[in-house]
Amino acid sequence: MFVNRTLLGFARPAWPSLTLTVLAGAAASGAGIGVAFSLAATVSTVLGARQTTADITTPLLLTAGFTVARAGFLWLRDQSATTTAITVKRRIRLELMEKVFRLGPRRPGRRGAGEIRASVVDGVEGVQAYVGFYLPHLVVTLLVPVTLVGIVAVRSLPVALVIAAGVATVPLAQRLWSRLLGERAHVHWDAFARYAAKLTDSVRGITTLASLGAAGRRATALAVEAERLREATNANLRSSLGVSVVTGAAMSIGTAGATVLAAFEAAAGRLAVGDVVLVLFLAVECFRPLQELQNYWHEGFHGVAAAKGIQEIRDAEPVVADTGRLVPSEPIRAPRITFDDVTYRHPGSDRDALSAVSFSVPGGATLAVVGRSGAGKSTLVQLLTRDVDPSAGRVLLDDTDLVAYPLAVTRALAARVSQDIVLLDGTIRQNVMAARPTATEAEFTDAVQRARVDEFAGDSPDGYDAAVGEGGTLLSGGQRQRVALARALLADSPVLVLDEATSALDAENEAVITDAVHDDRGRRTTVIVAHRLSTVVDADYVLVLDEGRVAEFGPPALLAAANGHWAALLAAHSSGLDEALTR
Ligand SMILES: Nc1ncnc2c1ncn2[C@@H]1O[C@H](COP(=O)(O)OP(=O)(O)OP(=O)(O)O)[C@@H](O)[C@H]1O
Repeated sequence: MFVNRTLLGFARPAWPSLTLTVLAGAAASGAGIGVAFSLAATVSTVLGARQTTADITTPLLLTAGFTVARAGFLWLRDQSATTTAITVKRRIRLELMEKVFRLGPRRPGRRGAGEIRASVVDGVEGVQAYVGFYLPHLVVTLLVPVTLVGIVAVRSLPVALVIAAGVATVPLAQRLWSRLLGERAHVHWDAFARYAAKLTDSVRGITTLASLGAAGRRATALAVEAERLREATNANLRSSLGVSVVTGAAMSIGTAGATVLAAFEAAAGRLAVGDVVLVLFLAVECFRPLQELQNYWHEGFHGVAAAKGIQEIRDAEPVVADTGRLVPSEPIRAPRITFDDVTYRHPGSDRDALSAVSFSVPGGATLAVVGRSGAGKSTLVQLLTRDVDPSAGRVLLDDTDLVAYPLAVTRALAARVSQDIVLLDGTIRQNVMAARPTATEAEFTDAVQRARVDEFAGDSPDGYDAAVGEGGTLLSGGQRQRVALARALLADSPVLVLDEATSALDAENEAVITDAVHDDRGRRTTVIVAHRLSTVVDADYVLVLDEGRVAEFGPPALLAAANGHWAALLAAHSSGLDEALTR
């Protein structure tokens, strides 16, 4: 490695604590040198011809003082390293989560939720070891051994050369191994991220897997990934051990060789006896930072491997460019929705999902969008909520092109109850209030009553504080949909989008939605992607899509008389094909 630029960038905001770590580490080494000198003085005094208690007391007290100071500096060093690690970890996680949310539901690239989780949770742990511990220690290690070899060289050049040889072997071995270790760390990280992603996916889809009788097959597939991860971990460990053996040997041989040589030098009268002790302690102090750096170096490799995935998230550009700067001077109320010659093609697709779609519905009206599967209904909703922007044409609220607004504004303009409702682990109240945390109790009560959440929440002793479970699994499909509707109503946004919202509902729940929409008529503009005819007969306008084109548009009564697509759907409905709308 030695210095990875991406990770160095992560370290920048934590420079105060990083500097403190370096200073405390250097001071600990300084105190270590003090211990060596005072101990050498103690030994010299004890072995000297005439000594008094007072002669020994001073170096002994100094030794004790330096030892305590050294322990204190090491504590300070580890404290500030931990502070750096926590600061960096928190900052990267916040930055990544902010980015993931900004990228929105249509993320570029093929990174799934499991891989993102692995980068944000486990990857960042590896980065903290690199930035908090490895980096500052690298600086200390560049300073201390050179200084100590210099001090020893003043007393004995041959001894200094032996220590220098041992010291030089360590970075040399690390350099030689770093390529192999780097490759293996990347293989290990990839295996880990893949396993984590598959596991997350499997846990999330456990109901489906069980109902398909596929849980056993999935477990086998997971076992294969686990085996890959084990092999990658072993290979990684083997190469780590290889370099550890070489550098460990260099450090032991360096210390022992220097001490033995110092003893010979003393015997030959070229070195004082006390200096043998000095050399022994200085050699230990010289290799200690190298030994510690070695440990941080191995841990830091996980950070280097994870850095690629983290950087990919940081570099990803949203599918929708957030370039609009227009902030509405007053709140937008029930706007007219206009699609002006809108064409959209999904990335990677060879045909337009919507082609030259034009229509306009007045503010406060209800628009029902119908059409066969694949006709482009969801794409139309994605354009309206700005999950994507048109390839050509414009989507306008009143007279303003949606792209003129910042993304945060446009996303707040439309509340959506989508076909795959996601409730977050927490209570009913928390899920509803997530739409508008500043809402009053009266507004909350109004929303839950209109969505008839009160009917089932009242049965639970915890009421609205009852837990919904992860993903809302403690509620029925219809109950989940009512909570999602209450959430959308509380958002009180000028546009309400119900994307096949009635698919999981029985007739009673369906009536809840229809009533709520009916009550809101005029208060907001509503777009319903219709699943059942009964939900939309009440709509002010109907848009029939066919293979991405507008087949028919207008008030339902007019269309019914026109003998076209809508009239045919009505005829099918009257013959009992209630589910025929989107098929
Ligand atoms: N993310 C995507 N990438 C590529 N093509 C897509 C993507 N999403 C939709 N499509 C394609 O765009 C076309 C319109 O799809 P869309 O989901 O808008 O239809 P829909 O009317 O909502 O269908 P359904 O009723 O089945 O939900 C289809 O041909 C579909 O295959």
